[in-house]
Amino acid sequence: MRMTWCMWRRSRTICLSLAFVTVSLHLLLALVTLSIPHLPCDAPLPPEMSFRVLARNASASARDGGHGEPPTDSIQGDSSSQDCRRGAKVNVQRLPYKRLTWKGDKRATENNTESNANQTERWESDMLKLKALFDHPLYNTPRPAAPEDDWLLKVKPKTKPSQRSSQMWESDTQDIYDNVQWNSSVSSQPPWLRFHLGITRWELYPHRDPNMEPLAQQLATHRIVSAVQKSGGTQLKLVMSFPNYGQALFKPKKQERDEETNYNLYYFSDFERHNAEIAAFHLDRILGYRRVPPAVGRLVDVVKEIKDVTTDRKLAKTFFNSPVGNVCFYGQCSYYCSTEHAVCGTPQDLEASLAVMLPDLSLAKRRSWRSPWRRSYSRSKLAQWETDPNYCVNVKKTPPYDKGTRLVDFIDLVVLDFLMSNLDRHHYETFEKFGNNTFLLHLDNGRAFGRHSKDEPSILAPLRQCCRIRRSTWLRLRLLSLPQYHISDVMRASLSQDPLHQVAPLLSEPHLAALSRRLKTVLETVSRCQEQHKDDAGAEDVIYDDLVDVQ
Ligand SMILES: Nc1ncnc2c1ncn2[C@@H]1O[C@H](COP(=O)(O)OP(=O)(O)OP(=O)(O)O)[C@@H](O)[C@H]1O
Ligand SMILES: [Mn+2]
Repeated sequence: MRMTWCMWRRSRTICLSLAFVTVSLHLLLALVTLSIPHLPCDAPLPPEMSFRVLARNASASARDGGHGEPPTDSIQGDSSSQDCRRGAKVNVQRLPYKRLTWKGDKRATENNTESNANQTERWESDMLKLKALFDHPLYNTPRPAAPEDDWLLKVKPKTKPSQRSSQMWESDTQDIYDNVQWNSSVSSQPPWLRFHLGITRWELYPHRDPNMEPLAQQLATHRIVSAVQKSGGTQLKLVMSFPNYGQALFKPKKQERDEETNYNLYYFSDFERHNAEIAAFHLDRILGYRRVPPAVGRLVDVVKEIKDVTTDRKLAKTFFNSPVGNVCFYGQCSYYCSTEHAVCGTPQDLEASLAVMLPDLSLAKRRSWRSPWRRSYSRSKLAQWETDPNYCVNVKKTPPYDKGTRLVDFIDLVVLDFLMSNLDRHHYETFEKFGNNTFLLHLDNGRAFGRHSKDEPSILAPLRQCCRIRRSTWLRLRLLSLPQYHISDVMRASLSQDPLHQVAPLLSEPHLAALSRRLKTVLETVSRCQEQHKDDAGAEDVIYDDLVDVQ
């Protein structure tokens, strides 16, 4: 009896121990399983860096508004860690955005109040610089009133009531669009129409255009009544429509602000960036060109403002919910339109750029020109301009570069591209109506601002090889290199006016710093050209004097 009792006690102890071991093993297994999804991405990064990436994303706006000193370190992880970060984006993006405060937050601690005060001071100083820049005579050179032929579009004279009925059309979707009553009086016209009617032979919009603010405001806030894919091009983009018949070209966020383009990618495999489209508009205006269609940032609701309103069945089919519950879509296009490259909201909010659409091609045809300095789109071949230092001699003799301002117009575009490191300028467009004597449209800047730690000297090849630049451009570049108009500061100020700045500064500090470094390179290139041509007949050719025309 005693023996049975002993055996029973011993086997109970064994059973209990076994049960304990089993439970422990299960717990251990559960812990390991839970942590597995984070391991592959975090592992290649040193612990300090992975934390920094997350911390930066989580508090990009809280950091210091992007207005402190440029960080001394820059993230240049290897390609595998970059790819991982891209994969981890969904998790990172789920972290709530913090509102950016310029003017001191009541809830802030004393330290924060002090840094907010510094930020406010910095912001005010930057804004004053921007104002001083735009007040400068170089931005206010008087132009003679444009003759009728220099306007892209004309308002038709009023039709007689008897003719009117046959010219009117009724929309079957009248309920989502406004009932419009436009006439030749400017006050009756919506901002997008005023923008179209303001395009001339020389620029897309005038300096100090009173229409800019209402136009930006509408792009950023107007109800989106339709969203369809824009055909053509290589990457996903949508055309959005507003109730007043205005339209905008939408490009979604695909990359974090401080993420650098993978160094092993060819430029033609790079993503487009929404913030690059916005920053290009600001930079182009700061350079005094006004050749980029106005673009603003907007937080778009992927469900309410795209999925629910689209009539594009192909697009509608590509929506799905990601494993963490974000709404994603990928559309149909020749590259990057697959589940692996989907764009996702957090859970529905998606950052995007909205650029005002140019007049429809049926109203204003455009001509596309192949860039003489187009890159070879092959991984092994070089283009002729890359090996022939005298390449420009022939270009200068070839129409349309042999006459008028086409060559210096092209150099203007090259300067913009070098400053923002855009390698993707294979073509440019002009309005057909104006023939060869017109400005170049600076469209499609989505691949700019991909790298801040490296400059791309090849973009500047046309300036180096042709040694020619407009005087007005050169003078404005010199102005922007002075501390009182410093290019990085005026860009920071200009970009702070965009609605998305509330989410996070549109260009990170290293990108802003790169602008002033690159500007120095442009000015040095011009000086070297002047030095090279000092003794020959082409000395005065380096600076093309466009200012004599307007005096
Ligand atoms: N604001 C605009 N209004 C009207 N059309 C535009 C506007 N911006 C760009 N486009 C047109 O849309 C076409 C495609 O745009 P974009 O070049 O940005 O796309 P993409 O996918 O980057 O093309 P690619 O891959 O060839 O560089 C351009 O060729 C241009 O003619
Ligand atoms: Mn492009």
